[in-house]
Order: sequence, then structure tokens, then C-alpha cells
Amino acid sequence: MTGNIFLVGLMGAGKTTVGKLIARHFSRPFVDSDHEIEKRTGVNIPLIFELEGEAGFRIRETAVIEELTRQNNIVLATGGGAILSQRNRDNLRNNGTVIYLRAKVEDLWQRTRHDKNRPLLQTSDPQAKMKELFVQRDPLYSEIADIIVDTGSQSVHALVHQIEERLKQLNPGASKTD
Ligand SMILES: Nc1ncnc2c1ncn2[C@@H]1O[C@H](COP(=O)(O)OP(=O)(O)OP(=O)(O)O)[C@@H](O)[C@H]1O
Ligand SMILES: O=C(O)C1=C[C@@H](O)[C@@H](O)[C@H](O)C1
Ligand SMILES: [Mg+2]
Repeated sequence: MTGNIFLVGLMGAGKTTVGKLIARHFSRPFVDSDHEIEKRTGVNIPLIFELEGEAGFRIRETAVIEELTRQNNIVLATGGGAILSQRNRDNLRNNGTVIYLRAKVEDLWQRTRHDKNRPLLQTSDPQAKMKELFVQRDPLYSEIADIIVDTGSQSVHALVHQIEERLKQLNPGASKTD
């Protein structure tokens, strides 16, 4: 496998979980754009939203994505809303293989409902918010994806195996250590 691997999808899609396993399989560094922003600012994402609003967070996110998409041979888990910006979509599409981890709204909701670390879901009806985000973003994730994987009815292990196979099909002849 050569080149960068970029994971996109909504909150709870499994980008961080799956990304770490893919990185281990291909012996690549794993980077998570949300964690990178938290590392650089020294504060967590909810506090950035509180202090700077979503707009301030998006500016930081775009700068980090710009920098990370210039790296080589990394596995990058992107923030759920990174694809809202055309600039981010172009950077992701032009600099690596983009994998969209697609999931049903019900599954996304079940996987995130007890986690308070996602400011966009701190509303009176987070399930409706998740649905709204899915409707808005599903076309954007799909637009830039080289590979779309449905994450619903399989274990994380099976999912990772499926992604490895799809990556091999896209890069025939390439080996793990390329
Ligand atoms: N395919 C799956 N099946 C069942 N549970 C999963 C699956 N993928 C991830 N999970 C679980 O869902 C939760 C959210 O996963 P994860 O944090 O990897 O999502 P994410 O896409 O990185 O979300 P965010 O955009 O908010 O960072 C975790 O508890 C994880 O174990
Ligand atoms: O879906 C989103 O817009 C977000 C997802 C998270 O990964 C974080 O980037 C942040 O909470 C915003
Ligand atoms: Mg994550």
C-alpha cells in the first residue's frame, strides 16, 4: 500500500477505532485531526466551541487538515465536519485514498449517546440533530470517497479486514510495506 489513507464519516462512524487498526496493519503513523487540534491548543474540543464557536474551531481544523494532507503514508481520522469545507474536501481527495465509513443514523446515535465530548450533539434532541447532519453530509462524504464501507452489521475486526481487501483491490501489486 502506498500513499495516505484518510477516513471520513459522521461522529461515531468508527474513524478513530478503525483508523488505529488500519495504521497498525500497514505499519503507518496514525493521526486524528481532533486529537491534533486538542494537542496544539492544550484544551478539549467542547472548550474550543465554547470560546471560539464552531466557526473558530473550523478555522483551526482547516489549518490542521491542510498540514496533515501534505504528509506521506499516514492514516488520518478526520473530524466529522471536516468535509464541510471545499478546501478540506479538495485536500483530502487530492492527497490520498479517502474511505467513507458509512453508518445508519440509529447506529451512530447508539454509539455516541453517552459521550459528552461532541458539542454539536448537546441539544434537546440529539437524535434529530444526528439525522440532520447525516442528510446534510452523506453526499459530501460520498463525493470524495474512493471507498465507501457500510459499518452497520459487522464487527470492527471484520470491517478492518474488508477495508484492507478493498485497499488491495485499488492498489493491486502493492504490498503492506510499500
Ligand atoms: N463498526 C462498529 N460497530 C460497533 N461499534 C463501533 C463500530 N465502530 C466504532 N464503534 C464504537 O463506536 C464508538 C465511536 O467510535 P469512534 O470514536 O471510533 O468514532 P469516530 O468516527 O472517531 O467519532 P468522532 O467523529 O466523534 O471522533 C466507540 O465506542 C467504538 O468502539
Ligand atoms: O461532526 C462534527 O462536526 C464534529 C465531529 C467531531 O469529530 C469534532 O471534530 C467536533 O466535535 C465536530
Ligand atoms: Mg474520532
